[in-house]
Amino acid sequence: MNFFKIRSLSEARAIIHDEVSRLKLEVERISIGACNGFIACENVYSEVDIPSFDRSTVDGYAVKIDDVMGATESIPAMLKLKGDSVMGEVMSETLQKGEAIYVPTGGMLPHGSDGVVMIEYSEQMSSDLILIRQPIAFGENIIYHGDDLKKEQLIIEAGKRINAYDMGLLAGAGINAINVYKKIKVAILSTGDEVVDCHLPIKMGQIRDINGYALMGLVSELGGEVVHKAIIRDDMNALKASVAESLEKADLVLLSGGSSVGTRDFTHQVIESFADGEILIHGISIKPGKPTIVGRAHNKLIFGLPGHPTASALVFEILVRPYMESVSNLKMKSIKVNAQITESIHSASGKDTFIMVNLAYEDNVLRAKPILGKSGLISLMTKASGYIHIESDQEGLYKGQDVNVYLFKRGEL
Ligand SMILES: Nc1nc2c(c(=O)[nH]1)N[C@H]1C(S)=C(S)[C@@H](COP(=O)(O)OP(=O)(O)OC[C@H]3O[C@@H](n4cnc5c(N)ncnc54)[C@H](O)[C@@H]3O)O[C@H]1N2
Ligand code: MOO
Repeated sequence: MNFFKIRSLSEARAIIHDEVSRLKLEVERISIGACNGFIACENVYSEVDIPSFDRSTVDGYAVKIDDVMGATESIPAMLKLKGDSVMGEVMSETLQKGEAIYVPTGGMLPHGSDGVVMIEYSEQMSSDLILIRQPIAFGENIIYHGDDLKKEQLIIEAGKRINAYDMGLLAGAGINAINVYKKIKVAILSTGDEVVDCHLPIKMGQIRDINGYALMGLVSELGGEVVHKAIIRDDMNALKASVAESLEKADLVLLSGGSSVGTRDFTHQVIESFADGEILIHGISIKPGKPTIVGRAHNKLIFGLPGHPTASALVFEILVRPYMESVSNLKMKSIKVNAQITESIHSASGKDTFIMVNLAYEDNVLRAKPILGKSGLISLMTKASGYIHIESDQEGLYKGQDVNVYLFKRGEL
């Protein structure tokens, strides 16, 4: 078998980016109760002001602020009580000078009022007389129409991953369905004679399928749908059959293990065995993750991720994630924070090196503590807040140096 034609990280990223346009996600209309986690494929604007009327935020009396200016406990303002605003109903009265109208929390304000005094600062003297014992400022305790959302304002931008609050705002605007991209369908194949699913008994020398489940989590975090998951033994025919099945069911195939050049590493051969199979990348000058394979068959990308769990997860972060984000036009940003590295780190020049770090404040300074260990350990990932990227032309980092930490937590535009 050929050894790797090693690519630089930037070459690899460019090759993968060129593949993005091959995958066109279909669009579907989905009710807002079911849209959490989907990615909006078009801008959604409000057709109304929310709220559509001026409303009180407290139980109290709608007044003209000039009428209660200077009111105190001992010298209250005396106002004529003109009536009540009723929840859910139109209030058509106009408040005149020297008048007050009772408004419950959320009730519609009368025209002409410019503040609401809370009920506890009032005393009703008779059916039409009220004392107010506190002054208020202009607009106090009022939500004006359009404060939450104005007519024609953007509610959801195309490429936004819809979250719970978006669902609430859409509902508030009376929008009950929106157009989203269908989820990217992903197949996850864990290869290796030694790999056993987590519910089965395990023998000495075997290991559990860590990568399959970690990748499932990463895919669903990104709004993808795992349509097929399997563990495949190191056998060329079994792997070919499983990849063929995956290409039928999914838009994207993720394999873990078998990416290196050992006698039982078949990923490369399997991709090439399809009539239209093509290896785009085999080997990237990154650490961890050097033996990564990227290929294509049936017009779909196949990522052969390294078997070592941290290498597989990291390669997902730096290559698969950007691919999935671009395909669905997802406007997500990797959040990076600046921190001081707590120890010197050597890195091999000529390779882009990724180090997991844990963030903590020490003496009010954010410090990044490297989590050192072999890439075969998944616990490196669970302990880490994020990673630092030492570029290929850097020799390493010295203790106390400022570094960018890319957080595993994502933000959205
Ligand atoms: N001669 C060379 N050997 C290796 C090189 C190299 O450049 N030359 N690269 C090393 C690096 S770096 C990595 S990473 C691994 C990648 O190996 P493979 O992708 O071929 O993966 P396997 O050999 O199948 O497995 C490696 C390791 O990971 C464990 N593994 C595999 N799948 C899973 C899973 N689903 N869950 C948990 N752990 C898994 C497997 O048992 C092995 O221990 O190659 C090096 N070798
Ligand atoms: O990808 Mo390998 O884990 O660099 O060790």
